[in-house]
Amino acid sequence: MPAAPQPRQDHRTPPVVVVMGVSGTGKTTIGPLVAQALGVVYAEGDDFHPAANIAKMSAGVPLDDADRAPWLDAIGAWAAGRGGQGGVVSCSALKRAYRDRLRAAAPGLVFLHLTGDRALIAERMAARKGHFMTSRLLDSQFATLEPLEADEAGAAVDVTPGAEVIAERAVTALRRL
Ligand SMILES: Nc1ncnc2c1ncn2[C@@H]1O[C@H](COP(=O)(O)OP(=O)(O)OP(=O)(O)O)[C@@H](O)[C@H]1O
Ligand SMILES: O=C(O)[C@H](O)[C@@H](O)[C@H](O)[C@H](O)CO
Repeated sequence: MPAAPQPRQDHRTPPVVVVMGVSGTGKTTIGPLVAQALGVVYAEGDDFHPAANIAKMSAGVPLDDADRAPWLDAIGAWAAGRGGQGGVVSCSALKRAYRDRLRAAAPGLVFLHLTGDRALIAERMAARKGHFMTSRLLDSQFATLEPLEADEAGAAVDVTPGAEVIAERAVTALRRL
């Protein structure tokens, strides 16, 4: 049986939250709402990518583990710096190994997995304007995705409803951790 997730050590301090999930699932939309509700700052995970990663994704080529390593380390460093103050950062964090890497940098991190049906997310991505990531990469995003395991502190919220409802459910779930 998998180990139970470690409870957050001190509920008097605000959490540091990684909003995870495949591209187009709503991390950039929901993350700031959750941060506002928790009274903490929000950081956009895409801003931590090296330029080469953005170029690769813009060309429709999926990132590999080596591409993601410096990006995860930059996000991990940001998260470590928020310890005690709290924060929310978006990061697809698709694989368990990526989340382990983030937790190694910032122990106590919690994850909010935004989950959704592939067809719904593809539709939203197709309607999104001016973003480097296209729905061409969605198959590889879903193929790479490893959902949260039982021993990982976090919660999953479905993204079918409107953003305000998702954020409210997310905050309720995070407060229970
Ligand atoms: N709950 C929602 N209802 C309707 N549309 C939504 C919802 N959440 C997000 N969207 C829309 O779906 C698109 C994708 O959302 P968003 O950019 O927040 O996803 P993301 O996970 O940050 O994507 P990426 O990882 O590619 O940056 C946007 O156009 C956004 O406005
Ligand atoms: O891990 C990855 O494949 C990528 O980093 C993407 O998920 C992007 O960061 C982002 O989600 C697109 O805007």
